[in-house]
Amino acid sequence: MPFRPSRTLAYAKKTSSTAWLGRQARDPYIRLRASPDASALVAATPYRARSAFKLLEMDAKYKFLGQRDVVLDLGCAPGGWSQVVAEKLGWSARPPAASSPNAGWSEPTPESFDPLNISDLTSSTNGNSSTVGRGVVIGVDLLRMTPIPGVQFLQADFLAPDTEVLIDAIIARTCPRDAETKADVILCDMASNSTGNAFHDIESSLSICNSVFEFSQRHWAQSSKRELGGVLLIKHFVHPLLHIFRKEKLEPSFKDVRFIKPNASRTESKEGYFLCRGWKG
Ligand SMILES: C[S@@+](CC[C@H](N)C(=O)[O-])C[C@H]1O[C@@H](n2cnc3c(N)ncnc32)[C@H](O)[C@@H]1O
Repeated sequence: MPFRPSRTLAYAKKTSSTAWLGRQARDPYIRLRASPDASALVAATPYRARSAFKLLEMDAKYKFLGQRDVVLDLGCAPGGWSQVVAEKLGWSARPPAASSPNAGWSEPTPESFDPLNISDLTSSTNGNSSTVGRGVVIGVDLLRMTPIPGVQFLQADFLAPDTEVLIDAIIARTCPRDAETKADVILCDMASNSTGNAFHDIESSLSICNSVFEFSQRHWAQSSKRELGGVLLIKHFVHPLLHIFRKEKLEPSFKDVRFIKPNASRTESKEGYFLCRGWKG
């Protein structure tokens, strides 16, 4: 006998999708991407994810991406943040507007991309030499990501023990010649799928934050004093346990730690970001 949802289930599904549609319709960032009245650049060359607007907003205020050469983007797929950072490093990381002379640009397919083929970094610009930037983004995600010029992508579980070795190897081989073989900025927008169980989601956020912090500690442990200091931007779910993490781990290790809730982040979402600047060790 075919499955028929109960009335209650059908009603719940209908109301939740109606709520989702309503939220999408009200979302100014979704509207911006879809609107024909939006600025020509944004409308014609959209970022891959609305989260790009969160990073743009945070960097516009705190300017932590400028003058950096090596940026690690943890949980990078589908690539909105990586596009933003690659552009800051001088790469053309979004397809050009339809009216531009480079409109033939097409995003390379994941199938044509070997994540550890370091020399592929510039070939993913489709031969357009004007797009070559000055630094490099290393993106890591469990999911595949369509290549972005200037972004070296590693498909891996960040929490797996071998991943750190792979990240270090990629940084060592792709770093600009005069840069230290360390990331200047570590970004983490990683989040596991929400289970709907608040306790489990908080535990998972705390575990990601701890892993990323410990990775940063090891990564910067041997690093010589850098003028600008290491920067760590880390997403988390707002909860007293994460506040303790800030007090006990982040604040003793960085000169400046602040909480940011970007306007581009939905108010009903529990997410927030810790921006940590000036790694003290
Ligand atoms: C909110 S999305 C990131 C969006 C991204 N910043 C952008 O602008 O496109 C979170 C990502 O974290 C990734 N993720 C979650 N756990 C991970 C893990 N253990 N290792 C690597 N990536 C992970 C997910 O696959 C997902 O793509």
